[in-house]
Amino acid sequence: MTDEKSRSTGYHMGDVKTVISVDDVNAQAKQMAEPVELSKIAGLANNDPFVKVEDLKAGYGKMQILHDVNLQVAKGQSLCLIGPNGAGKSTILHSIFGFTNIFGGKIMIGDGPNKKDVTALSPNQKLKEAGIAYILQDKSVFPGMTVEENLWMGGYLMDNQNDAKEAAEKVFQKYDRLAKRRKHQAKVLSGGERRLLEISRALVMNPDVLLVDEPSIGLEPRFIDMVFDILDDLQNTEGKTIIMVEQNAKKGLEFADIGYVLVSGELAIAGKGDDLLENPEVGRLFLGG
Ligand SMILES: Nc1ncnc2c1ncn2[C@@H]1O[C@H](COP(=O)(O)OP(=O)(O)OP(=O)(O)O)[C@@H](O)[C@H]1O
Repeated sequence: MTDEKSRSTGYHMGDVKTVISVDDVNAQAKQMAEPVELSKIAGLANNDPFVKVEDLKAGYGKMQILHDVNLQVAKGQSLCLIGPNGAGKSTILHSIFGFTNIFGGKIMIGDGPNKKDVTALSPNQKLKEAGIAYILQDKSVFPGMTVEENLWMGGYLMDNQNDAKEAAEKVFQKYDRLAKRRKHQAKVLSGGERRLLEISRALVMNPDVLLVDEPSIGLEPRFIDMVFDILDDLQNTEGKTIIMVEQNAKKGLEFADIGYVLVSGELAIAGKGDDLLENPEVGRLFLGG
């Protein structure tokens, strides 16, 4: 068996690592391909896509990673992308935010018939004009700056920096835990507090859509639940729409209304998060069981 073929998918449930090969996952998940429109996912309360990605072809430089990706999520819903390492999950978030080269397809955002085509907007425009925020994987805080200064950075696109400070105060009012540490340098925060700061910084611009890349990565188990509780509150109390990539597939699918499985840059399976958790093939391939 070659090194490539013997690579595990990296998916885990607790401490149980899968030992299934990437090739096996790719071949089997592709056979399970299903339609991915929201209206075809039974049991969702809202079928009007607020974020709609149509036939997206995108990549880095000249290299195409995503092949005709379609995904949809309604306002106030959450969507979790799972799939093997290198499948292109983060590349979907990068593309929605404007970090990739788009070779074809469209990214639309908005309610009902008022959807706008935001495909060509820059990341700054995505944040300022389209209300989309990207929460980076681990280690994106500025360690030598205080918590407060980090939060103000979240409003760097605002025309008036006093507005950024005012918006940061609102975020402090929501997260007392962060407010208590506002004068501390970010480098002294715990892992969980740092993740809270990363999420909070994205909230300063009051976005409608949160793109969340690996919220549990690098966190001790006791902080993982805290971070998912924060995201749950943002979705269910504040109506944020969440599109997430999560390596811990079980946690991600338990959290999300909708789950998508991405394989080799193509969407292979879509369904309610709960249904994917119950799906024996998804369980075997991605949940270690
Ligand atoms: N900035 C970049 N420039 C060039 N290639 C990239 C870049 N980022 C990712 N890639 C490549 O794109 C492919 C998909 O990567 P991506 O990070 O989207 O996968 P993923 O499904 O999120 O994987 P993982 O679970 O390992 O994070 C990989 O082959 C990766 O090497």
